[in-house]
Amino acid sequence: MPAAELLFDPHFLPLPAAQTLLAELRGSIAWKHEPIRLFGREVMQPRLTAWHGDAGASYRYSGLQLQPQPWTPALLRLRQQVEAAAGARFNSVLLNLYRSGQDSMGWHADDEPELGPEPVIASVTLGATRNFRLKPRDPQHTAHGPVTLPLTTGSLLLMRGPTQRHWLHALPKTARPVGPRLNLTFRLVR
Ligand SMILES: O=C(O)CCC(=O)C(=O)O
Ligand SMILES: [Fe+2]
Repeated sequence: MPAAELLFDPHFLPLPAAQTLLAELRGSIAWKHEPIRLFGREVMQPRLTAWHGDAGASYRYSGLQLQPQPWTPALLRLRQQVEAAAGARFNSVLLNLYRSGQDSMGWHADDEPELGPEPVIASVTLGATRNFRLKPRDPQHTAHGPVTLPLTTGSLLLMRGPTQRHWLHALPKTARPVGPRLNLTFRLVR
């Protein structure tokens, strides 16, 4: 993948730890079902979300101004492990809960100005395996994509360097019967 920097550790968390953390976060996080503005219309996001982080790490996302909830002990513990693996600091985390194969995320880049020019995004997956897709932004480079990366439970995906500038990513729906999947993306908001 030209102009991308991706690192993938399928065994970042041992399976029992991933299972325990999934159950704990599903039950303890105050999940929200939020609208987004799409082409001037309000539509509900096809997933549940939560945003946790340092006070002051507020963030605009898909037309929403998100104020972070405080860190929970489980999220702080995970942040510490992710920071050690990534060799980077994070002050916030966006949580997405895909309840079934009908929940999804459309094509986008994590390129909000408050993330800076070359953000490090650390993505932890818990639960069902879903296909993460990446494609070049430049239509002239479509031969390089889309690339499909099945994100398995306990895995850690790092996106860094020029990735967000040159690539879009998405999590499409699937007709396969799949259980819930929880994804956490750790970010540094400036
Ligand atoms: O669920 C995923 O793997 C992707 C999440 C994502 O792209 C985001 O939160 O910006
Ligand atoms: Fe993203």
